[in-house]
Amino acid sequence: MIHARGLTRVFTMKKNETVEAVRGIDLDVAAGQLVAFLGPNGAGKSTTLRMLTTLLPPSSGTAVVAGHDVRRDPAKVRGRIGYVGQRSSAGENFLVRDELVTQGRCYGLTTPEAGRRADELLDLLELRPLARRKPGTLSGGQRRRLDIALGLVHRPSLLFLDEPSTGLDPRSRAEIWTHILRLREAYGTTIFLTTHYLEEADSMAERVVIINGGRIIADGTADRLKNDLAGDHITITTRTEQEAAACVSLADGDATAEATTVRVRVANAPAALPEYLRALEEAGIKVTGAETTRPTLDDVFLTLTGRSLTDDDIPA
Ligand SMILES: Nc1ncnc2c1ncn2[C@@H]1O[C@H](COP(=O)(O)OP(=O)(O)OP(=O)(O)O)[C@@H](O)[C@H]1O
Repeated sequence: MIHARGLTRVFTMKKNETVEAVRGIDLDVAAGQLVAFLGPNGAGKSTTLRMLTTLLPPSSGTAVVAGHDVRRDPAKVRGRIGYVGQRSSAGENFLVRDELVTQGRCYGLTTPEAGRRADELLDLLELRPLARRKPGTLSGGQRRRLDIALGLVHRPSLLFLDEPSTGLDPRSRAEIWTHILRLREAYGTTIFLTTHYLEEADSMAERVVIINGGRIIADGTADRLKNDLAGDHITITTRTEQEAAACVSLADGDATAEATTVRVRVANAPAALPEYLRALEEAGIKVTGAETTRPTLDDVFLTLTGRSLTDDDIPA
């Protein structure tokens, strides 16, 4: 569905200063996949999305999206994809249903066809009770559902969503995810979305692609990335810093101590903990606390870049 090779975008600013926003991305997304595209602010997510959706020409590289080349056949690409940007695309003058009908007419549907499609989408996105409201009167989550409906009018096989859940309250975020998952299940729609919410990407997406500084630095299932790149951790607390230092030397794995807290990276923490505790007891070390933790996607990012993805502010 998406085949990008060496996709690059350089912005030239005043005084010939350049910003290399995207630096040679290779990406293949198969039909039906749900991919979360993660990265800190300024990593190049939106620029990549804008190139893949033909809104921005690449400086170099190629991308075939939904069967067509983004440079040679942008109109054909646009006809087969849906794009829901960060800003709402709904106007303020029409009622919700009329917005959908108008969008359908823009895609060449007849008025009765556009009406039928609007009704299908009102049901799919559970917007039926809001059909006669103006978009400006909708809540954030309702409006986001309308945006998704607008992006689906022409039955795209591939849907791009830029930060679909950002700025919504937890309940509306969960609702948006329900709709995204339903869409995929019911129609096999390929979904490529950007998000700042690591837990959402972790639990919902079958594949996570992490971009940093314009380059893809990790790509795989959340579980595989966490196992391969971050690993489980055992955290031990001791009474003294000397004992913590001794814990580090007895650890079978990468270990660090901060004051009286010791963190050890292991492949399988629940299996490794009893043996480690036995070794500490034999060495006469009194352990005052012990726990195991599974890694998060943020741990993956930390391992890869030395910084936390959550250091960045989430845009409201
Ligand atoms: N039109 C532009 N002109 C100049 N620089 C730009 C332009 N658009 C983006 N950039 C720069 O390119 C880099 C990548 O920006 P991009 O918007 O793709 O990042 P992002 O990962 O989507 O960030 P965010 O999460 O904050 O939306 C940033 O350094 C940004 O300042």
